[in-house]
Amino acid sequence: MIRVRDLRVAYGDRVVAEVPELDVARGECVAIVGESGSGKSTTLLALLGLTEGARVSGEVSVCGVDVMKARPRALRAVRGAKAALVIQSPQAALSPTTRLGVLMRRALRLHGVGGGSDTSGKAARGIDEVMAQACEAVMLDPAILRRYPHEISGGQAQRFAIALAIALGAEVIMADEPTSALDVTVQAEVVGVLRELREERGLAVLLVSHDLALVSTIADRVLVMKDGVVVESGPARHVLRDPDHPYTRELLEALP
Ligand SMILES: Nc1ncnc2c1ncn2[C@@H]1O[C@H](COP(=O)(O)OP(=O)(O)OP(=O)(O)O)[C@@H](O)[C@H]1O
Repeated sequence: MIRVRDLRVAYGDRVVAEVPELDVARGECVAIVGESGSGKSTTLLALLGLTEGARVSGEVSVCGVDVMKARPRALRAVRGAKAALVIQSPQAALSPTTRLGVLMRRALRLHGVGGGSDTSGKAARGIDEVMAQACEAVMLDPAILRRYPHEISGGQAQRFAIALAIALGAEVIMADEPTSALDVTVQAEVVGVLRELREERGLAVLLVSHDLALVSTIADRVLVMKDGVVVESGPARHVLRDPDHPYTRELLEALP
């Protein structure tokens, strides 16, 4: 689902992320960890061709699309539907005066899901069904679709963002610190949802986090970044229990 080789992102003369190899298969979760400024978010954005003003080189393929060479239309399909970016506080990106259901319906129509731009009763019922199923997939009561963004909690907003991705038929979820703004029990809910989606629906998950405790509960493989460079990578069991690199040991020792 994701294949990266020799990715290099530079702003001006400064190389801020270098990733020699990164693969995420269907149903797999790979985490990129490291302290603030280590290049995690930049790597994620480069995978979607969203690093404006940067010099980017290397090979990046997401859902079969060559991100470095793709035409704008193919790139939009990847960003809008095939690969969903889940960010720390999605509420801020939602229009405050639009109910969640209206917002989701618009997104589905735009992408031609469940009847596309067809506004007949049959198509509307098709969309309703897709929306309800997407909510249920992330353990949200579909009644939430009648609410406004300020009427839901941070954990619900995060799950709504994931539901939107599911409804659009996402194959890949890229999550950038998806639980940092949430308290511990709500964090567990969101991680539970991500875990289930990859196990039950075969979604590929690329998770960016500085929270190693959280990463240990979901990731199959881990990449550790420091100052823009991958210092260690491998199976989560190995990297998080018996790391080779002193920096990874430092990160683990900093855990409460
Ligand atoms: N648009 C930009 N222009 C110039 N430098 C940038 C830009 N975006 C990011 N950087 C620099 O790239 C480096 C890596 O940033 P990045 O956001 O990828 O780190 P991160 O590991 O995700 O950190 P955080 O957890 O704080 O988000 C930082 O030094 C940052 O200042």
